[in-house]
Amino acid sequence: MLQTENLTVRFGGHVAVNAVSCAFAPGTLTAIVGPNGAGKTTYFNLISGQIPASAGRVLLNGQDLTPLSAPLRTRAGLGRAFQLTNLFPKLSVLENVRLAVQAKAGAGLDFWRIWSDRRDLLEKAEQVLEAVALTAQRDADAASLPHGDQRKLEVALLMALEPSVFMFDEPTAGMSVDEAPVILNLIRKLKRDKSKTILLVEHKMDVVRELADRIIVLHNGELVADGLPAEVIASPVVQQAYLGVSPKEEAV
Ligand SMILES: Nc1ncnc2c1ncn2[C@@H]1O[C@H](COP(=O)(O)OP(=O)(O)OP(=O)(O)O)[C@@H](O)[C@H]1O
Repeated sequence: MLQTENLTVRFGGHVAVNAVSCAFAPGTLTAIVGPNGAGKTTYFNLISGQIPASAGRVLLNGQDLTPLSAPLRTRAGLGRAFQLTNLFPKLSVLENVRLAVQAKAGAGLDFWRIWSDRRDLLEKAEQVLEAVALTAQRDADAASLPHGDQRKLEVALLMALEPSVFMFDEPTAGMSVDEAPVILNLIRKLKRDKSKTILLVEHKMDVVRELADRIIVLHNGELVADGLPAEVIASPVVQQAYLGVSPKEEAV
């Protein structure tokens, strides 16, 4: 169980996330929605440790992660897909995944020595590549991939780390209509694993409606709605004030 308790951050006089208390159970996918500037990404940054909280706590299975750095939170089981910042651009697609698999296996980053006698790690890396449909690109440099494939690789790195919590911030942003389904299928597959907790920041309401078990709405840094997707989406207040669409548009 992932929990935030009164999680708050202030930037100067601006409270970007304001006393957000919420619990996320394994086996559930929670979509976090709200208008631009509502605090969704900042909430993610506070959970994953990219920025320190001004107040409040982040707990994972009862362990207080608040004092921990982002890498230590990753080690504790919080996995976040970063928009391309985790890739090694000059290494091949396979090598990128190999390093993540190796890090997870506790084999460190001693690339050549460990790898040569760990067939199991190579097989794991190949499985992950297959899952994200990047097997054909395995020998290409990460930097040479089209944007959509780089985003898939980013998800592959996250999968290789086998976190208990998966955090996706607009995972299909910038992807073509052909590419987005691969990522959405992966998230669907992750959902079937009832031990995983999934958080998804997503603007596309069709994606949210299909994938989410629950929706929370942030507005001006505050948690203003929390419930089943049908309830939250149907709420006229949320539609008009927080999602910026009229009920009529949304019904199409
Ligand atoms: N490092 C920072 N310093 C100052 N203000 C910040 C910082 N990070 C975020 N903010 C402010 O906090 C508020 C919330 O931003 P955030 O990016 O979390 O919103 P969001 O809901 O993710 O928006 P979007 O949907 O546009 O990505 C915004 O007003 C933003 O300008």
